[in-house]
Amino acid sequence: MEPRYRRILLKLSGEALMGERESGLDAGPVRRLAREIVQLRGIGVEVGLVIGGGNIIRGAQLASEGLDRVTGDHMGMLATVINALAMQDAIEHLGQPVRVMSALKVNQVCEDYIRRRAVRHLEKGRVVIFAAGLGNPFFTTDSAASLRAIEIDADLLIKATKVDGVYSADPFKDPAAEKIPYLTYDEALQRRLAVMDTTALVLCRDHNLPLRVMNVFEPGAIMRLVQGEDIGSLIDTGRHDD
Ligand SMILES: Nc1ncnc2c1ncn2[C@@H]1O[C@H](COP(=O)(O)OP(=O)(O)O)[C@@H](O)[C@H]1O
Ligand SMILES: O=c1ccn([C@@H]2O[C@H](COP(=O)(O)OP(=O)(O)O)[C@@H](O)[C@H]2O)c(=O)[nH]1
Repeated sequence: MEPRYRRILLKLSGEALMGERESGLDAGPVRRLAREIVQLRGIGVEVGLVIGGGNIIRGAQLASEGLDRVTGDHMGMLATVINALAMQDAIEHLGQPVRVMSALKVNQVCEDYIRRRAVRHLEKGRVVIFAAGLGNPFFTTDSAASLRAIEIDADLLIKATKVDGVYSADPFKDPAAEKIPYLTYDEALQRRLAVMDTTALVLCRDHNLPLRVMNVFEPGAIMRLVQGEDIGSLIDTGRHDD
């Protein structure tokens, strides 16, 4: 089946890589997600990836325990590099060319992020994993995913996370929360629906980039979404005339 999108940016929650563990990496889910990404290449979709670091370190959490916030964020960004290297290895094992590009300079372990090189990799059919977030503290990998998606001119940003869409309230805290299949960025911002941070939502809105929020734990769902199935929740600007 033909893909609906030419180029996507897929943001995977770090916690998707930890399986049944309490933290860290588990080979099982890393391999499963790698297979799904390679299948996307198989139908011709160009894939940029951002992987969070929440399975290893979150800077804000370390800060709440007394560590300097900036140091904590540096550690969190390095955690995303670790996840990126694990995913690179799993994708490569399946025979799919892949590159990790980091916003922090760790160029003995992966390439530095250079936008034009990233686009070239994608054009050549390589999967590109954008590591180390934006390279700055006080940001999240969601913001990095939005910015990279805009930079590489992706058709769609997919946030694959622990919930299967945007809800009227955090479904982990409010069991009465209801799923919202479609909403605009302005609605998400006004209602403070915290499924994605404000910086990321504003970037997507201002650059007219549609976003899908979906469950990362549902096997095969990313492929079905890319083939046009109405999965998760869709957020866009509401401007459908251009
Ligand atoms: N309105 C909402 N709808 C859906 N999820 C929400 C909402 N508000 C808060 N959340 C929370 O946002 C989480 C996803 O964001 P985040 O914790 O940053 O995940 P990730 O690790 O994928 O970046 C969900 O697991 C959910 O608990
Ligand atoms: O541009 C960025 C991206 C990430 N981080 C740090 O890296 C951690 C891991 O990223 P995130 O929490 O977004 O991971 P996810 O929740 O998606 O697994 C964050 O908590 C921050 O400490 C950062 O400082 N700047």
